[in-house]
Amino acid sequence: MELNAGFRILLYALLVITSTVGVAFVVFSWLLYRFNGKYGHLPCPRPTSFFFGHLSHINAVSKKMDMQTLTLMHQWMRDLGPVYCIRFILQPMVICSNPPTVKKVCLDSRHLKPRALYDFFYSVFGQRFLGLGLVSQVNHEKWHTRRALLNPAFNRKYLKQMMDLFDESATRLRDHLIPLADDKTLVRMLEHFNNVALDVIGKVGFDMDINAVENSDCPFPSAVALALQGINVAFQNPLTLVDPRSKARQYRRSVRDAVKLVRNIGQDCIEKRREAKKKGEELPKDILTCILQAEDDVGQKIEMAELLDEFVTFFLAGHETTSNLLAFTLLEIGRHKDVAKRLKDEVDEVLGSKSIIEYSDLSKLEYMSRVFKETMRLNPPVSGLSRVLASDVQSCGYVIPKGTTIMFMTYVTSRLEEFFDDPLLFNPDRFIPTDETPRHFFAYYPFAIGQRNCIGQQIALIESKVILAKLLQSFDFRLEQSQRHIILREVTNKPIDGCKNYISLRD
Ligand code: HEM
Repeated sequence: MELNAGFRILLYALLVITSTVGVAFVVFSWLLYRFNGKYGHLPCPRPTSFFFGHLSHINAVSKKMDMQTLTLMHQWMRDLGPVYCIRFILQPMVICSNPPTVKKVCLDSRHLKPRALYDFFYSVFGQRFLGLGLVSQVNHEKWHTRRALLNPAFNRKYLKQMMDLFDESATRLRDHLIPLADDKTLVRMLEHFNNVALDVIGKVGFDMDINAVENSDCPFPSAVALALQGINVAFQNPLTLVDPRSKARQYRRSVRDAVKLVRNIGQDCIEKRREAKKKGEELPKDILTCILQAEDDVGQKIEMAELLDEFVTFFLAGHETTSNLLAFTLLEIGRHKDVAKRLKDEVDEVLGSKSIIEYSDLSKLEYMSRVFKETMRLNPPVSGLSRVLASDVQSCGYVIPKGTTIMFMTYVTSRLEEFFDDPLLFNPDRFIPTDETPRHFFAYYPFAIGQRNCIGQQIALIESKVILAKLLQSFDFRLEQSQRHIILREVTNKPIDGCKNYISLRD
């Protein structure tokens, strides 16, 4: 009798589980059917997993270093054409490489940044991080008001007055590298570029002497590095957010502490400056002073929490992107001896042995400008842009439905023959200006496009020129043989292996 009762319970349990799974399967299949009805007209790459869509394939590929996600996107584009759709479980994403569509969508402020993606930056492991700073604010009106207030601090004319600060940081890096310039010591240049970029943002933005170049282990640079790593980890493996194991909990705590430290240092800096301003003291010429001045001009105070969001945003958006650009450039110079020679000749001609680089020197480094452009064409520090469509959009004969997340990838379009002759060839001279509108208009956008373009691009370009010119005045670089030319895709794109070089002093 008892056996029968137990057997019956087991049978019921089995029945409940089977029917739950069955119902879930039917619901999922129905949702997938609706999904296919909405997106079935768009080309879609194979293979897909019934449940995960393209997610499992992308994950598998991203683990293989010789076939990364970016390469896969490029290959799909070649196989399927300029518009195709991929699926993450039931979340569609349309990838588009059609310049008129890039123009139509990115210049229309109704199409917003996707909230789900930028929530990753709002906080990390529960600790407010970039918050509602310029990068992660998706509300257009709020973003627009803030951007208008911050724009003057990033314009070329204002930055021009800070040339000595850019030059000082570059000089410190050069001096720091001199003892390593024995042609034998292996130097991971990406680390040094990360440090100098942090110093530049600290100084130009907030009159802070971080001095990461000489002291990268001190609390602030270490905390920024850990916080960034935390975002990468959360982004690439969202399960870390809920992993109950003690090691994972400990890691999350250490990232939260790092973020708190960065924000506390920011708060201290901002409070001191507000106090100094109140007392009528002379203020340093930096971005923070310009922001506080703009607050007065428009009669609108930014809350401390939001000012801190901008503080963190500038450090995060501004330092890795620029250091990756410098590292990729050094990698390309190492692979192309003719480019290295022309660059050095230009630096010698424009600067000679001049010890301080002036603003007026920068526009004369024309070939260097083209080298940076070409480097970002093949190795963009940020792979692309995404928007959620506020209305149906026509592209290449397809209707992309309202509500779809669409992604435009400068990495992919910059490698297409339609826009660049012999696209895989590193040829800075393709950017020599001509009277004609370039074919690559709206196909090449390393600093984004439209209103939400990069506010810091002038800083990045001034900084990169000053640093590279200063280093080429003093050093020869030789790439270490095992250094691979592979892009590591994290929140930003960086050269894998850290751009390993041997350095020697120039004759
Ligand atoms: C080579 C260096 C850089 C590259 C390639 C780059 C690229 C980009 C790109 C592609 C975006 C759009 C991101 C998106 O759609 O979410 C962006 C936005 C932004 N960047 Fe940069 N960036 C660089 C340097 C900098 C620097 C030095 C700063 C600041 C100090 C900075 C601050 C920002 C900010 C605040 C935004 C958000 C702008 C807005 O939405 O109003 N970036 N950048």
